Amino acid sequence: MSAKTLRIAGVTRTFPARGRTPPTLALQPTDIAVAPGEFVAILGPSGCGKSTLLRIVAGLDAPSAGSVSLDGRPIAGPGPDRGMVFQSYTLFPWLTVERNIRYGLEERGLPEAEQRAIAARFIERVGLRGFEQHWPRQLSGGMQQRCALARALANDPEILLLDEPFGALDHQTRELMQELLLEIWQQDRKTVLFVTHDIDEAVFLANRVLVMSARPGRIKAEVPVPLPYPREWTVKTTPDFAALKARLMAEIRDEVRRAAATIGS
Ligand SMILES: Nc1ncnc2c1ncn2[C@@H]1O[C@H](COP(=O)(O)OP(=O)(O)OP(=O)(O)O)[C@@H](O)[C@H]1O
Repeated sequence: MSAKTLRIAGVTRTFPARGRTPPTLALQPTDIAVAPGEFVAILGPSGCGKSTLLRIVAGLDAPSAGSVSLDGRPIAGPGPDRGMVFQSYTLFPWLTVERNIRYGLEERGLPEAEQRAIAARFIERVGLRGFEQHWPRQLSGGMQQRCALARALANDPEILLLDEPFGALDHQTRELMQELLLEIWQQDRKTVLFVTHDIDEAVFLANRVLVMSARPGRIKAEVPVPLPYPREWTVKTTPDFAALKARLMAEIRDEVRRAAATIGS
């Protein structure tokens, strides 16, 4: 069997009771293996445990049971081998675009000239040339996420962990950002784990979509996306795209209803 980059084995997460709040079982035993260079999307209704799972892989949270390993090494905390982009804007407000992108490189003690060269390359790739010395507050939401993506990529991580990175953007900006990410992935073929609740986004980007059940989450279906790369936005108008979308909609409809019923009860 080929080497797997990421292995999630029997991972569960229960958040303990707090005061009058009972314990929350967020994740049922979950097994996922992601091969090097794969782009895997995790699709699920609100509250099903998608972010919890990604935070565990990022090392920002620990599983209640089970294990996660990257290239055979157990994950025990955050590390530069994982690049993360969140939905909320997480740039350091006291650093310029260029310094935000250099942040991880500086932490690792790279010579300044090398830091600058790497930052310049990623600024160019995400289309932020001319904004190097801007502060995050001077950027639109889309530009902030371009910068966050460049910051994650600049560290040359083994895997990119993306938690609804375009979820706060307007529809047009979101589509542009999907195309930018796809273009970068098609060139670099980095391993990606991408959390979303947007079916179009999952089908457009991923090799494989894992559908999660309503809370407590588990992987209820795995849908390969055999649309050839390089993909252009026009693929969204094809019958194959529509068929995959219909299949995923059928998978997720019941879960969204169940999630809504749980919240309402
Ligand atoms: N720190 C925490 N303490 C207690 N419960 C938590 C904590 N974090 C998450 N939960 C609960 O775990 C469940 C899963 O949450 P999670 O944020 O992983 O869902 P999600 O699928 O990412 O949702 P969304 O799509 O709305 O962001 C929810 O019921 C949530 O209330």
